[in-house]
Amino acid sequence: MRIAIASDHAAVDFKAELREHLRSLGHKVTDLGPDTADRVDYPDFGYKLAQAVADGAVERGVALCGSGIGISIAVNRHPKLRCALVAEPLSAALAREHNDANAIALGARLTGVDMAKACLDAFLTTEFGGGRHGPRVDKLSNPQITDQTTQESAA
Ligand SMILES: O=C(CO)[C@H](O)[C@H](O)[C@H](O)COP(=O)(O)O
Repeated sequence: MRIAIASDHAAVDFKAELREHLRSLGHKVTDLGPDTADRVDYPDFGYKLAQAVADGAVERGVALCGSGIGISIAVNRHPKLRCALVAEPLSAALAREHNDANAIALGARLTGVDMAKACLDAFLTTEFGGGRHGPRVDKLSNPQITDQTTQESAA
């Protein structure tokens, strides 16, 4: 699978470990930076990651910062992105099965590397379940559909 990975300064070493883990599994991984631990702003890298996924340059994104919170917020500003911040593999699998998440976020200061690898493995091997989850996921990128059906069901 083609995967983009990005972080801020707080997750540079974490990113390197996860990037090599993904490559060892045969994935084609593009590292969108940063390359050093010099202080940077996570939105800059989150937006870059979101664009790579939205453009179809990669199928999935991996977003990393100290807590995973800041960069996940940045990625989710893009209407085509569904980025799940997780800390254990069941949530990573559910993000795929129920939410068709196309990006995952992890916190380098909060989640150990082995747990993060397990999260990535679950995220990359779980298929979207479809069915009842399909229309819900569609509503995430089309808020106007939500308005319409909410009004219809209230009537
Ligand atoms: O966005 C975050 C917190 O919600 C991330 O953990 C960042 O990595 C963090 O804010 C960076 O903090 P620093 O003190 O500038 O290293």
